[in-house]
Amino acid sequence: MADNKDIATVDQPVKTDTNEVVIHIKGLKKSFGEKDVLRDINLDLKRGENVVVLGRSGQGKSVTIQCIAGLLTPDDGELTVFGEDVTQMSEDELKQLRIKIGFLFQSGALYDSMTVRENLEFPLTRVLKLKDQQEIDQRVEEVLEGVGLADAADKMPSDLSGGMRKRIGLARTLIVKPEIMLYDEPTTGLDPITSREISELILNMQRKYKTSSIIITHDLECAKITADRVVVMNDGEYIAEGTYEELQSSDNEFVRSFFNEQK
Ligand SMILES: Nc1ncnc2c1ncn2[C@@H]1O[C@H](COP(=O)(O)OP(=O)(O)OP(=O)(O)O)[C@@H](O)[C@H]1O
Repeated sequence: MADNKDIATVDQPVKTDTNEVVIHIKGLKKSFGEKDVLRDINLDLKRGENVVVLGRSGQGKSVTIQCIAGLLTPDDGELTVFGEDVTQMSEDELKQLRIKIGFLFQSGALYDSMTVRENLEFPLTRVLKLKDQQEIDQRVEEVLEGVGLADAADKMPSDLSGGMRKRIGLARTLIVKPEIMLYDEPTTGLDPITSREISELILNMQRKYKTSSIIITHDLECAKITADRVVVMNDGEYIAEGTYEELQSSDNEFVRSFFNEQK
């Protein structure tokens, strides 16, 4: 494929000698009407860690990350990001927080009428309010190199394959250097080879930018590649946690069947 030749090989892991918790969730609950979507979510995300959340459709995985970003308000429970209670933040405080949190949603759309460079400059000038063109150019170049698309700056999104657009979407999120990344099904809709490329890129970006990430996915290969730790969500709770290999051979039949079923 034309767009995979520049993918960097996986770097050596970043040594994080801190156990700093960047996201703390305890007893989180969220209902919509009669429907208890989050019943009791507990999770501590450490700095530099990739946690993958696996679960079937409609389990509340997206609702969890929307709560983290303050886009939804939980009904009960503790939720702190960088030690600050998200549920008590004003709109201004949430805005500041969201600068430190990058999202890659399933649809991660680019602006079709802008070149790749303009798409990448947008968060720098609009969100970070950068004015120094040299710094802007440097950041654009660096992030494009990071996602293996150094030659794509002057292309239009319509000239790119689905996998390339996904990578530019990721570049646009990473260009503001978020400390936390929230990925909502980053490989959905991509073919297996492109999915693998994106998963490897997520891992590389974690190592390069030292971000802490929550990655929601149905894609077991994505989980295997990116996860330091996996949690399995069912019926509004995280029912198991461990490394990919630990969960694959879990004593809990449901957890094991989850892995086996989706092979
Ligand atoms: N704003 C909302 N208002 C009402 N119901 C909602 C809202 N957001 C989510 N839900 C409901 O909460 C449930 C969980 O949704 P969520 O999108 O978190 O699932 P998910 O685990 O991410 O699944 P999928 O993999 O299909 O995206 C669904 O039944 C959904 O309809």
